[in-house]
Amino acid sequence: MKTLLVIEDDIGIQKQLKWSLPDYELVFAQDRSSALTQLRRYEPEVVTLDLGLPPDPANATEGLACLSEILSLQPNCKVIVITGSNDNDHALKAVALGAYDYYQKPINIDVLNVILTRAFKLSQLETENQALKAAGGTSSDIIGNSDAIMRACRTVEKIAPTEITTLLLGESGTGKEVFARAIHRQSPRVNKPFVAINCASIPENLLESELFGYEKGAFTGANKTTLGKIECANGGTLLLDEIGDMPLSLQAKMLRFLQERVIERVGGRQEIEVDVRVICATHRNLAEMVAVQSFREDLYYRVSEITLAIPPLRQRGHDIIVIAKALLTKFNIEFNSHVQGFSDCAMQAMLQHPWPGNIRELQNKLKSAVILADSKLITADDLGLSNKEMVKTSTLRKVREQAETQAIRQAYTLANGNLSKTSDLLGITRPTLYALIDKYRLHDLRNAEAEI
Ligand SMILES: Nc1ncnc2c1ncn2[C@@H]1O[C@H](COP(=O)(O)OP(=O)(O)OP(=O)(O)O)[C@@H](O)[C@H]1O
Repeated sequence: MKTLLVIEDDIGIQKQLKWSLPDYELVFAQDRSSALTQLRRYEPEVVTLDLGLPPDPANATEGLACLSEILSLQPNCKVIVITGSNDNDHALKAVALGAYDYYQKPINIDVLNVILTRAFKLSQLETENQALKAAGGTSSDIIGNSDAIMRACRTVEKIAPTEITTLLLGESGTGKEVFARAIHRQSPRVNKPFVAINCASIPENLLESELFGYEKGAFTGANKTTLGKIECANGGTLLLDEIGDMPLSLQAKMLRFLQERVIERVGGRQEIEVDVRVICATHRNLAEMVAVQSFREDLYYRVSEITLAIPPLRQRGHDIIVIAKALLTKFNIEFNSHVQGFSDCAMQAMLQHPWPGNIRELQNKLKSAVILADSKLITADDLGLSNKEMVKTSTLRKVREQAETQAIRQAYTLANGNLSKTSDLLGITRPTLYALIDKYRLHDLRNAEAEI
């Protein structure tokens, strides 16, 4: 349900609005300071503001000051000012200051409803437009406009023109390859090849020849000289995906290539110069691997000249919805379906789900939902995110744990990763929130805050 902030000191009008606008979640404020508190707390897209606020309700000064502060805190907020019956001057002044629209008392609910619907619609369009622009600002494949993803995109813009070896860290399915391609696309090497190799998916004995190539006769079956991925990427960019899975035996050869930019094919004696920009990616903790000597320290420092952490989907707030909508459009075209959107429950379920498989998991769930959906809107059931099944088989303790975990994650998302706001939203103190985070092992929430 959409939140509407009503700034109004007349309790009678507050009540009237409460009963006559059942489609919105109404939150109230009666003066400038409580209005700003509510604004920070709920971040409403639309606000109605009575210009005659205390301490000077007969005058519009306080209301206009409140309007300016709202817009400086939340410039995209749609503020509908409400004035006395003949107060055109102040209404126009408010619009000049940035109010979205004005409305003169007495209140006619039908008219107000039309204004509100248009304001929410415009706000939604602006948000979607912003998301598209954000995606287009770097690479059309990186969808999302959360702070975390915008920071990562800015880093991509800075490192793309350089030759620095970048290490992309992130859980499986977070988009490491998408980011690697974005770096390549924004680099001077854009018109040369982008070659990716997944070190985890190729058997150890084949990985060397896949990477470095081989000479004819190097081993049984080597009927002709074959270029490896490194040579194929000459002039362009090579992504070494899952570098943490590269066998120790190959790491020394890789280090030499990275330091000297020369390779020798398997079975060859000739040194071949290559001009390749290298990007590495892994979901593993390479520093820990170095500590237990399963990854060479010198190679670690070589590949991590700069490190870019791609946040997991659960830490990307409303990006979940933005990405889901973009994927829905894509799958509608692919499967010639006409699903229009998501039910409220489906949106809640998506915001609450921890997405261990990240965007790949979201893609899979959406693909089957688009195929399975019986109605115009995708439901939580279509996404396989309904918890009915769990309730049937769970103990009460488990259900409570599940509900508390979901509520914490949801509030955390709504609070954009701010733990103070999260505890406010949940109506608990910050120490209680910390205790629950520890109890349910939601450590990513605390780690994320530490990074902010
Ligand atoms: N921001 C994004 N918006 C939309 N789709 C995305 C985004 N990031 C990634 N994807 C899609 O999610 C899927 C997984 O992305 P990708 O393969 O880059 O992840 P990864 O981190 O490299 O995963 P793995 O470690 O398992 O190889 C891909 O299909 C990709 O197109």
